[in-house]
Amino acid sequence: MPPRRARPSETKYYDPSDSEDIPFAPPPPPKKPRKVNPDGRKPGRRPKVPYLDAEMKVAIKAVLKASELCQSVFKALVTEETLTKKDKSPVTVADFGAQAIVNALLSSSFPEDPIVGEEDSKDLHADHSMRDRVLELVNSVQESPMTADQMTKFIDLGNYAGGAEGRFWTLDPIDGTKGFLRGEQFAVCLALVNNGKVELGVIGCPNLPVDLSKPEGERGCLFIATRGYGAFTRSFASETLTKIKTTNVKNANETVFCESVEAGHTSQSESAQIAQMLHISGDSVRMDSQCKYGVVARGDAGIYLRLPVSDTYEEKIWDHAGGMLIVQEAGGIVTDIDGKPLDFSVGRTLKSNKGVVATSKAIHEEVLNAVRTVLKRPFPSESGGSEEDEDEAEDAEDAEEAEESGSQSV
Ligand SMILES: Nc1ncnc2c1ncn2[C@@H]1O[C@H](COP(=O)(O)O)[C@@H](OP(=O)(O)O)[C@H]1O
Ligand SMILES: [Mg+2]
Repeated sequence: MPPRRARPSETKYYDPSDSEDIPFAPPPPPKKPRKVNPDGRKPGRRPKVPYLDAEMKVAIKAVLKASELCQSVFKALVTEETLTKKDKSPVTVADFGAQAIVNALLSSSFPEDPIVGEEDSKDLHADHSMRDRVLELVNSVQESPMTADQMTKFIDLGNYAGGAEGRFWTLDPIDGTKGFLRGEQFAVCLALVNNGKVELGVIGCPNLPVDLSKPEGERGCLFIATRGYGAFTRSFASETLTKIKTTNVKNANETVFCESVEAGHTSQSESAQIAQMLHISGDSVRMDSQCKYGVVARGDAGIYLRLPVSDTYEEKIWDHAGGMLIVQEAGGIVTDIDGKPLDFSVGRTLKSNKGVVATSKAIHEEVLNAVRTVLKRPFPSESGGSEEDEDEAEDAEDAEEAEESGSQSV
């Protein structure tokens, strides 16, 4: 039946002064006009258009090509014999080859950009047979072959000193050389730094399972992040990007921590004490290379600790730039063991920092306090400094923006 229409005598005409029974809602105050930029975004926000899109595409191509080269070196050159003799030549060949490939691609697309790379060609000038092996390999994956002279010049483009001004790339052609030789984890790591801030990070992990709970399943993962736009992963085989997030646990003992396989790169005895203090019962996940940042970013582990074993060692920027950004953009926090942000503006090393504490957001303070206690580092009130400096606040804002922004296609 259709609803009964009110007869004219039943219709109420509202006069606010004549009855208290009739609910009266004052009209809402006029809305303040929202400040927006001409393209609709809030002031200070980055445009929701692909940011550093061209750079990202070239970085992905370079990392995939270099990864391919490393995998073919492994298949051809890493044998029982090289392993028992502790012969490092396969990693040397792959290191130089991967740096030549990546630098050649970067310099053809962004000829103005300097590069901070791990390798230089000095050793190749002294060993021509090694140089020729590297050249053969490089040309097997290059579209247009290069000469030995061109190849050494490409390798040496990586000699830039870094610093606070302008933009530059930083490259670790094989991070986790020891893992590479063992047939375990290693990574090709590339990042773009602008005015001391990491803006883009791409890490290729050829041996990392796409799903860590299926170690025998598909391997080969890329991790990709641009500052302010979130972190993504994809497999080597597929171009589909998946947004990644760090774990959302509230307490450190609900997650696992990862660290280097090499006791010479991190203090494993102190990390065990920290784990005990945090009531983390499981064993640590030991893994070589920046793959550790990747597993924290996608929530497989909640914590990555790198605890100094020497007073004089300075961490290298190429060992952390991409990984740090990927974890931050996935919602995590990355500091050194004193809670300071990693400073990429001071040259080829992180000389203003000591160690690394990378975790999901909610547990960072808890983990950092345990690190400070075990390593006997000063707490902020003792040192007089504030943990949250301007940079950290800015990074947090960028991560928030990433949260709001949607997915990005490559
Ligand atoms: N004493 C030390 N403390 C910390 N890191 C060190 C170190 N000596 C070497 N490294 C770095 O540790 C990196 C490997 O990291 P991880 O142990 O996490 O796999 C090495 O990168 P390469 O393998 O590219 O040389 C190297 O730069
Ligand atoms: Mg390295």
